[in-house]
Amino acid sequence: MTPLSATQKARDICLMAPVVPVLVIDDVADARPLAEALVAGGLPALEVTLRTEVALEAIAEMAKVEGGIVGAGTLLNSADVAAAVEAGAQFGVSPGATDMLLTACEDADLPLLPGAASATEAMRLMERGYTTQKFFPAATSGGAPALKAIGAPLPQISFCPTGGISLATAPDYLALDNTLCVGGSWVAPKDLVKAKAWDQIEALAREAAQLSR
Ligand SMILES: O=C(O)C(=O)C[C@H](O)[C@H](O)COP(=O)(O)O
Repeated sequence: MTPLSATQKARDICLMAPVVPVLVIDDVADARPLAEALVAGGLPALEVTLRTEVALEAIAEMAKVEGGIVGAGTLLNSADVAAAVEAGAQFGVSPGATDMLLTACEDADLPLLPGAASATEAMRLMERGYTTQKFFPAATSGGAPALKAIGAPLPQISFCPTGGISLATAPDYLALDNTLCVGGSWVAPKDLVKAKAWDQIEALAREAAQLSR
């Protein structure tokens, strides 16, 4: 897959809803009902971070949920990419970007939303054809004002800011011309997942899905 078509697909995924839930799954039994709640609430694009032992199994379970599209987050190297594809991930997300990771995703036909936190990082990705990027870590990199400032000289790049974003701060990002959607874990808080409070999670998803952009 060329960087151009990968970035186009990443853009389409980002435009599905204003928020991409960032999920850390500890118990694979939670994967399917959690995905069902988020999709029912109006958030179809889901990112499962490869940070727990059951993450790959969780991706495989979530991929069965109708109406959802499941991606793998925290992709760091080619082994992660191979495992994510094998599990059924339909897109990838990474905190930053290396040439090795980009090549691995291109070779595996996995659309990637690569991370950038500065103008130089964003420009390097753009040089290679990636004009849809994750701005990470968003809040500590200057938040919405920083992303707005990056957008002034680089309007060709669109972002999914992620990291430290909440329901309260999401609108600041979503109001920017260069923001397609935001990523965040707040729609699936650990305590609600642990309590299997799927209705409450669906309600959080619905609230997030109604954010305007
Ligand atoms: O592991 C990755 O690849 C990530 O994408 C990290 C996430 O961006 C943050 O975990 C977002 O979490 P919050 O800041 O709680 O919304």
